[in-house]
Amino acid sequence: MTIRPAERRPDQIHPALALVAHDKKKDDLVAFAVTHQAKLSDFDLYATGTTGSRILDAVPSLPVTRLKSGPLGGDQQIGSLIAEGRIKGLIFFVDPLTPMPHDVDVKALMRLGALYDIPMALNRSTAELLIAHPDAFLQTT
Ligand SMILES: O=C(CO)COP(=O)(O)O
Repeated sequence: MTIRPAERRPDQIHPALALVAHDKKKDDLVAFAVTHQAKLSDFDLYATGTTGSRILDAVPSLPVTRLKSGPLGGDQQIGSLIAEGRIKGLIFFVDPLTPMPHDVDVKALMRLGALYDIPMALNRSTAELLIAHPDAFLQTT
């Protein structure tokens, strides 16, 4: 499958950022996206399926490419993009209180984020720190 970022102006470089939230954290991530929509619009955004739908419902103008839903392989797709060097940062609002059928995929995604040393925010307070310094996403190799 070819994954293309949402249509953007060809004369600009937009680093790619992945946005993911577990179900009980989706409201938080949508609120984050609404608050920071101006800064987020400078990125090519990739999201797992349901997270992407929720973000686009709230902010239709954001350049979000929706992948598969997390339990159906979306976390793995984002991990693959990280391994290819195409994703420069991950904002993943995890739910630490709910067992997940695809827990191994979640762990694999976090492992690749750590392995490739990309900025990785697993909760809102860290995401706020990262989005306050968007250049951080450009400094990774
Ligand atoms: O399950 C997820 C991440 O592990 C998120 O997937 P959805 O965005 O499709 O709900």
